[in-house]
Order: sequence, then structure tokens, then C-alpha cells
Amino acid sequence: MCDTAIQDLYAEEFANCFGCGRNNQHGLQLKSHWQGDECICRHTPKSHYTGGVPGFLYGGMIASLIDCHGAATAAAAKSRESGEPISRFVTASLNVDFVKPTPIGIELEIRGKATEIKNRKVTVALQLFAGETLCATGKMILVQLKN
Ligand SMILES: CCCCCCCC(=O)SCCNC(=O)CCNC(=O)[C@H](O)C(C)(C)COP(=O)(O)OP(=O)(O)OC[C@H]1O[C@@H](n2cnc3c(N)ncnc32)[C@H](O)[C@@H]1OP(=O)(O)O
Repeated sequence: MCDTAIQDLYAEEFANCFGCGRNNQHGLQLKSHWQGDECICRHTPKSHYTGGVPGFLYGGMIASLIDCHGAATAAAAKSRESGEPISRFVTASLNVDFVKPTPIGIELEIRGKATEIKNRKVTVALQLFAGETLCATGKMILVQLKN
């Protein structure tokens, strides 16, 4: 696994995101790392992110985890393909399927893979696991910001 998180390579002006900005003191500060042919993010949500049923995670938080990790996956995949430094991708489309209730209190693992890279557009498929249990899947289209 690469030691440096993708988000730690974002330019300073893109480092303030609530989900993954290293400079956002009130944010989640998610970190994504390339491993093999996919990108991995691990995060343990705090208990107040419940969806109302104690012990289970709010769907909006699940979507946020998938969203930010998907952006990092797209940036890393594009950089690996082009040989250029990490750039910033934003979400154009985000689809989440909630497969099983997601428990709070254990570390979640989100796995992302780029399924298509076409110029500035990258399509990413994601899976969110709690232990061995697949709790959610995502499909995203991300677009590289113009310089
Ligand atoms: C500048 C900072 C923006 C805000 C950052 C927020 C960070 C986040 O939280 S990300 C989540 C929220 N996302 C956003 O706020 C993004 C809002 N949307 C936008 O800014 C623009 O629509 C943006 C950047 C995604 C695309 O605009 P633009 O750069 O003009 O690209 P555009 O030429 O329209 O599209 C590029 C390619 O993506 C495709 N595409 C764009 N949107 C979609 C979509 N929704 N579904 C499928 N394909 C799409 C286009 O068809 C095109 O494909 P092709 O090259 O094959 O023709």
C-alpha cells in the first residue's frame, strides 16, 4: 500500500472538503490509499451519525464516504494512467445501493475501482464493507476539474 494518502496530494485550494479535506478541522479527514489495483479507505464513524435506529449508520453518511473515496479513486486512477500528478475530480453523478444496514462501532472499509477512464471523465465502482458484510455499493461518474 502507498503510504501517502491521495487526499494529502490534493492542491491546497482543494484541501478543505468536509469529507476529505486535510485542512478542514471539523471534517472527517478521510484518507484513501492505492493498494494493488484498487483504492482503499478505512473509517469508523462516530455514534452520533446514526440514522435513527441506534447502532446503525445514517444513509447520508454512507453516501458521503462513498462520494469522497470515489473522488480519490478517480484521481489516483487517472494519475496512474497518465503519469501526471494527482488532480482534483468532482462528482457529476453518484448512485448508491444500500444493501444491508451498516453498523456503527466497527471500522468500515470502502473499496474503489475505476471501470472506465475517458479523457476527463472517470467511472468508479465502489463497495462498502463492515467486516465481511457488504453493506452498500456505489457507482459514480467523476470529472477532472480544468486547470
Ligand atoms: C469548482 C468546485 C466545484 C465544487 C466542488 C465540490 C466538491 C464535491 O463535493 S463533489 C460533489 C458535488 N459535485 C459538484 O458540485 C459538481 C457540480 N457540477 C459541475 O461542476 C460540472 O457539472 C462538472 C465539473 C461535473 C462537469 O462540468 P464540465 O467541467 O463543464 O464538464 P463537461 O464537459 O460537462 O463533462 C465532461 C464529461 O463528463 C460527462 N458528464 C458530465 N456530467 C455528467 C453526468 N451527470 N452524468 C454522466 N456524464 C456526465 C460529459 O458528458 C462529458 O463526457 P464526454 O467527454 O464523454 O462528452
